[in-house]
Amino acid sequence: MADELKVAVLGARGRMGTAAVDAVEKAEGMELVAALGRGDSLEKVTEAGATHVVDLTIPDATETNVHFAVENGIHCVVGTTGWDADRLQRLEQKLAANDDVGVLIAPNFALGSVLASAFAAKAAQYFESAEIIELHHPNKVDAPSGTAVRTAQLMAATRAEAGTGPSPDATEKQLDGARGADVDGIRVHSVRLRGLVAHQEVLLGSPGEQLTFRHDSFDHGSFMPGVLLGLRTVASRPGLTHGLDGYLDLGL
Ligand SMILES: NC(=O)C1=CN([C@@H]2O[C@H](COP(=O)(O)OP(=O)(O)OC[C@H]3O[C@@H](n4cnc5c(N)ncnc54)[C@H](O)[C@@H]3O)[C@@H](O)[C@H]2O)C=CC1
Ligand SMILES: O=C(O)C1=N[C@H](C(=O)O)C[C@H](O)C1
Repeated sequence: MADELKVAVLGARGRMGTAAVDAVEKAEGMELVAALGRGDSLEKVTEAGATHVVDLTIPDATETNVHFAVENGIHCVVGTTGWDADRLQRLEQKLAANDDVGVLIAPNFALGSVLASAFAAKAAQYFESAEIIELHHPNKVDAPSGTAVRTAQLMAATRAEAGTGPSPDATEKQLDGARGADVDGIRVHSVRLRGLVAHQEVLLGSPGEQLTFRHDSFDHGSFMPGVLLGLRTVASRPGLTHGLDGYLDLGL
């Protein structure tokens, strides 16, 4: 029988952390050895003998947490947002010096969201216009969502590769923010509304037609199969994997 994964959850008292603690405790082949909240020392992770960390904290804390785990030979599954290009580059350097460690940075753990983003990225090259609307609960601290940023980056890359031009837009006068944020040339609009959890629409338009990819997470349970898949896979994938699609065979 394979060794049990010894899992430490960081951000354990948050929305995602609470669900992750429950999921790990119920999962076969895993043992929850530490559950850290804000103010807890990272030493608790090593003292508990963790082999795996799940980071579900805040953008300001996640880089320190992940570097600590990598330096200590602990595999990481990261759902926290804020992993921009500079952070990813520093993490690659850290991993180069610890080359048996695996890290998964997953902007979204929900399978439907991963699929919707992959489909949207594939389709975006064929349409004149491409925009994203992401909709979340009002306690979310960052905007746009990490998922929207990643989706826009993937769409922009396929459009650039195919030679698709910029989305047409004749706007000359606007209130600040009226056209959303510009992520690699894709406009991203953020809605914060009580009652919502995590939702995204990718809108693709060409003369006479529109294609929409919409995904809805109605509760935090939607993210847990992806967290567990990440935990079960990450040790066999040394280095950095960006996006849960890296662990799936989407054939796109
Ligand atoms: N990848 C995915 O599928 C998902 C990612 N997220 C992301 O995960 C992160 C957490 O989201 P939520 O759980 O909704 O936030 P939350 O605010 O409910 O939870 C964050 C928790 O982290 C704690 N914390 C802050 N600094 C810490 C530190 N240094 N060590 C340990 N704990 C610390 C906070 O006290 C809080 O309890 C966000 O960046 C969010 O965007 C959220 C949902 C799904
Ligand atoms: O904060 C959230 O809730 C979510 N955060 C992630 C993001 O920013 O994309 C994933 C999901 O959208 C929920």
